[in-house]
Order: sequence, then structure tokens, then C-alpha cells
Amino acid sequence: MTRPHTPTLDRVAGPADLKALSDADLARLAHELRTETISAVSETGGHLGSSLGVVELSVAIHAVFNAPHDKLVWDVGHQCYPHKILTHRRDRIRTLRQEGGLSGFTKRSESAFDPFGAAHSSTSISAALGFTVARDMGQATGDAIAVIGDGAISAGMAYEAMNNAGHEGRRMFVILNDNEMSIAPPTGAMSKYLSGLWTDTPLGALKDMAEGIERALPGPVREGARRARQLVTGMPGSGTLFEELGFTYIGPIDGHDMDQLLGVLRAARARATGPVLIHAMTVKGKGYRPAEASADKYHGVATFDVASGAQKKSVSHAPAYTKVFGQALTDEAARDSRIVAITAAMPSGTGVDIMAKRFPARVFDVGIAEQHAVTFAAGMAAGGLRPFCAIYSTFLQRAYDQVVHDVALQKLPVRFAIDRAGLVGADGATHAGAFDTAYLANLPGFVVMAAGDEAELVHMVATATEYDEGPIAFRYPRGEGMGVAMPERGLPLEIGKGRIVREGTGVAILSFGAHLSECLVAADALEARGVSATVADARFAKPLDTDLIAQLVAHHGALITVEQGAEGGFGAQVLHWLARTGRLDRGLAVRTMTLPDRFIDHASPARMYAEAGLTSGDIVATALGAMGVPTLDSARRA
Ligand SMILES: Cc1ncc(C[n+]2csc(CCOP(=O)(O)OP(=O)(O)O)c2C)c(N)n1
Ligand SMILES: CC(=O)[C@@H](O)[C@H](O)COP(=O)(O)O
Ligand SMILES: [Mg+2]
Repeated sequence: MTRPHTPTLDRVAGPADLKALSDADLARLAHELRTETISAVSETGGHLGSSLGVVELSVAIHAVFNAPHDKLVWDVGHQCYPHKILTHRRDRIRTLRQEGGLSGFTKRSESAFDPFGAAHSSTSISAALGFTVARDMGQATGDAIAVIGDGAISAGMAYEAMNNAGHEGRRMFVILNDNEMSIAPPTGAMSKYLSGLWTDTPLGALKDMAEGIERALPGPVREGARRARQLVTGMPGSGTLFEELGFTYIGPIDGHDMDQLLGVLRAARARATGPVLIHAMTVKGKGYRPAEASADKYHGVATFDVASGAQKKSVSHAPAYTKVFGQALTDEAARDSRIVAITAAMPSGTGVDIMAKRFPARVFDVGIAEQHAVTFAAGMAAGGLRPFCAIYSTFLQRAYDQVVHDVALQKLPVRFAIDRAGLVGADGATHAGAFDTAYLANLPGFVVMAAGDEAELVHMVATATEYDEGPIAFRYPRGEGMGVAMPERGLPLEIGKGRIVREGTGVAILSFGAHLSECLVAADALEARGVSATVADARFAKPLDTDLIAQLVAHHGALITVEQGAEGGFGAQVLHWLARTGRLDRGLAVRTMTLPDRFIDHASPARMYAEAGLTSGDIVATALGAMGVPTLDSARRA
């Protein structure tokens, strides 16, 4: 009688269960884990390709190391779905990226198996070194293992960390997950170098090495072996870059071959005395044909049909801001050969791929290197070009000193196209574009704009093109515009001038950015309550349209500012000006509506804005409150 087959995955609640499995069972487990990951992401959407590439790695690491005592740090964390399934979260994996569900990244508050949260790249080696020092200073923590991708290792921070780790010489592990892909095909000399290691090095020789033979050899022989290996790696006179930095380099190995992975990790764990870098070659989207066959390897997908791989298309009513920007930039570039664009590994995310199709030599993908991108743009501006530095709001945070020191202080005309302003949805708090208005509008000489709709965005691209006096930024959100009529071509706006969108008499709503549509809905609702509302689009947080604001406060009972950003941004600029000019002393009713002073967890953007208190209903309630009109809520509170 044959016993019914119990899938190996069903016998695994957590990593401890992996220790009882044979190597053959672990290989079977990886197969089932891949199927489970595909099935879950087909229902939730998410970063599928990266997760499929690390299925075997996830199983092998958890089989060999002892998390959560050992600290496993996934760089970016977008590839952690198999890890989540293996670490007591399988029952919730179909809530991934949904409101109230699992995060799409590693998150300390979610599990002890996520010892260090991420979502922005290239932090893992620094964090792992921190855990290592904590262990060496007597804290109850084990080995630290950083898993970093070939895209993420293009960032300066990874080298700062390796430089430090090599100097410290402490036992720690870095696994380079090299799938020869970032979101787009990776660019740069480092990427070429890594590919060279793979193509020039026979696997067999390296497997022996991984088993620790070289390390176990007596000194003189070990040196001979090392020299021989240097010949094999095609680096006469030197070791790999990683060895030069003080790491023991093992690889490249096949990151989908469970025997190799287990053998190498066990050997490294048994023998390592200092920092070790294991170079694993993987395939993004591995084991799911539609993913492997697609250009982006299913980096980030909507929900999809497992059999065909067909992703659910969103029904779009208006062009996406990103596309509008990409097209407007390309149109400007066609008229002005000084225009260049810079992206930090996000050509399609930022829309500069549209310009790259037409003017490939004028679009620069610098890899995940936001700091360099900004200073590179500053140099281009100083050299007489008209650079557009297109970076998501959240990632520009990383380049703040470059924005201040290299751009603002030198008054260089770098144009910052800031996509993903405001709350972005499923990527959650780590990707919220919350702070840019605050951190740019406080810089002397910066012009800071926000697009009220997609037509305004076209005008802002034209404005930025023409503006050579200093740095200028314009922000716009993820997703579709409002479906407004689009201009034939962008017309430069007068710097520091807003516009009245709807005239009223009672309350003035001053919008900065894409919440303009909510403000207009709120104005309709106020009208229905007998309160007439003016809606103005400020366009500029800096310089402020002080004539417009003076008019609004002079002729309305209350002023409400609304923005898709944190405290300290547009509303604060308005308040500073009102206070400086003594207007606040005159009993002016003014309210600032911003994101609240807390991080907002992932959900749909609409639900996140509701959580933030920034719906049209919230604007109505705030306006009525400022006007002293009793509301249901105030009645209840009383
Ligand atoms: C600082 C920062 N810049 C940009 C991104 C956007 N981003 C997320 S994943 C990714 C590519 C990462 O490539 P790699 O590390 O090779 O991982 P893979 O997806 O190939 O597994 C990029 C550019 C980010 N998360 N953080
Ligand atoms: C992990 C990461 O940082 C990116 O993949 C990000 O999720 C892309 O976001 P968009 O979908 O908004 O381009
Ligand atoms: Mg990669």
C-alpha cells in the first residue's frame, strides 16, 4: 500500500524543521516553495522575479544557519517571499502587500526572522557588520549573513560597508546574488566585472575551493593555490576585487544547484574566520517560464493567471504621470540638445526610457547610485548642459547632502523630476514620497513646484527647461492623472505664481500638488453644505505666490492648505510667511493639512490617504471646523 504523499513544505513551519530534512528533501522543498510563491503572488501581485531567483538560496541558508539567532539580512528585501513562507508566515503569505497583511519587504515589527528592515537598497552589508560587532561585543546574536543583488551592489554604500568589513576582518558572510539584472538590465563597469568572473571561471575548480581546501592548506601551498586561482579568474597579479577588500571570495557558484549551495554554505560556516563573500549566479524569475521570458523578468507584477502568466491590466482613464513626464521631456529634448536625463537604475519607473528610445546618448542610467546621480547632474549643469535628474521622492532622500552641497550651494541649475510624490500604495511606508517638499523648500535658492494635474506637469517640464538661475524641482504622484485636456506643448510658468481654479467666497482651499482633485471634490461638498469655497493651485512651495495668499486670506473666512507630503513642507512655508508678515496676529483661521507625523502602512493609496486624514471628507470637516460651522463630529464630541 502506498502512503499518501505529504508535501515537504507542509512539514515545515519554520527553519528549525529544515534541520531534519535530507539534502534530497531540501531540493524537493525548494521545488514546492517555488510553486507556492508563484501561486501566492498570482493572487497578491508583487516582486515575483527576484523572489523566484532566491528560492534555493533561501532554503539553503535556513538549512545551514540558525535564524533568528543568526541574522539574515536581505538587501532591498523585495526577494524575501520564500523566506517569509519558510519563517512561520506561510499562513499569511496571501495577504502580502494587502492592507493589514504582510509587508512586501522585510520588517522588524513583523517577525524575529526579519532582524533588519529594508526596501531601499544596498544597506545589508552595513547592517550585517553592525550585528557582527554586536556579537563580538558580547550580545546574544550569532552569525550575520547579508544577501545582496548585483544591482544593489552597484551603490556606494555597499563599498563603504565592504571597505569597513574588510578592515574589521570579523567573521561574517555576504552572499552576492548575481542574476545579471537590476530592475532593468544592469549598467556599469562593476556589472561587467561580475559577469567576467562568471564567464572566466570554471565551476569545478571553484567548488573545490568552496569546500575549504585552499584555506586548509599549509601556508606556502595555500599561496600557490591562491595564485593559481588568480590565473583562473583572469586577474593576473591580483585577486578579485572582493579579496582586495579583505574578503575570502568563493565562487561563482550555481545558486540553483542545491548540492553546491549546501556544500559551500556548510564549508564557509565551518571554516570562516573573517569576512567571506559567496558569489552565487542565479536567474531572475527562475522556474516560471513567463517570468524568465519577459524583459523585466517579472520584477514587479500585478495579479496574474498562473497558467498563462497574463497580468491583470488596470483600466486606465488618463495617462500616467510618469509617461506624461517622459513624453514631455522627450519633446523638450527634441528642441534643445543641451537636455540630458539621469536615472539611478529606474529608466522605466521614471519614464526616461521614453527619451532613451529617441536620444539614447543623452540618457544616463548610473545604476543604484542616487548620490552620484545628483553630483553627476551638478557637474553636467556646471558644464553647460540642462540636466533632468529623475529620481523617486523616497530615493532622493539618500542624496540629500549632494542636493545641498553640490547643487544648492553652488546654485546649479539641476532639474529634479520627483516621481512617486505622496503615498504610493502596496510598497508602503518605505516608498512614501513624504519629505521632499520639506527638505527642498528649506534650501536657499531652490524653486519647488508640484503638479496639480498632468497638464500642469507638462508646463512644469517646460518651466524647468527654461530656468537656468538655479536648482528647480517638480513633484508628481504615482499613477494616473485626472484626465484633463493636454496642451500641445508645455508653456513655461511664471516662477512663483499660482492660479485660482475655482472661485468662491467663504473658505479658501490652497492646494499644492495632485491633491487638487480632492480639493475640488471637497469644494463641491462644501457648496452643498452652504459654504462657498475658492480652490487655488499654489504650483510653487518656493517661491510662494504671496500675492495670491494675501488675496485669499483677505477675502475668505479661513485658509486651508492641502498637500501630499509631511509636516514641514508647503503648509509650513505658508505659515512662516503669514507669521513673518504679522497676519497670524490678526486672528486668521488657518489650517495645514499634511501627512500625519507617523509612517503609514501599506494599503491602496486611497486607503492610505484615508488613514492619513487627507480625504475630501477630511478637507470638508477641516474647512467647516475652521469656519466655526458645527459638524456631526463636533456635535458628537460635544
Ligand atoms: C536606494 C534605492 N534605489 C532604487 C531602488 C529601486 N530598486 C528596487 S530593487 C532594484 C533592483 C535591484 O537589483 P538587484 O539588487 O540585482 O536585485 P534583483 O531584483 O535582481 O533580485 C531597484 C533599482 C531601491 N529599492 N532603493
Ligand atoms: C523594490 C523597489 O524599490 C521597486 O521595485 C519599487 O517597488 C518600484 O516601485 P514602482 O512600482 O512604483 O515603480
Ligand atoms: Mg539582480
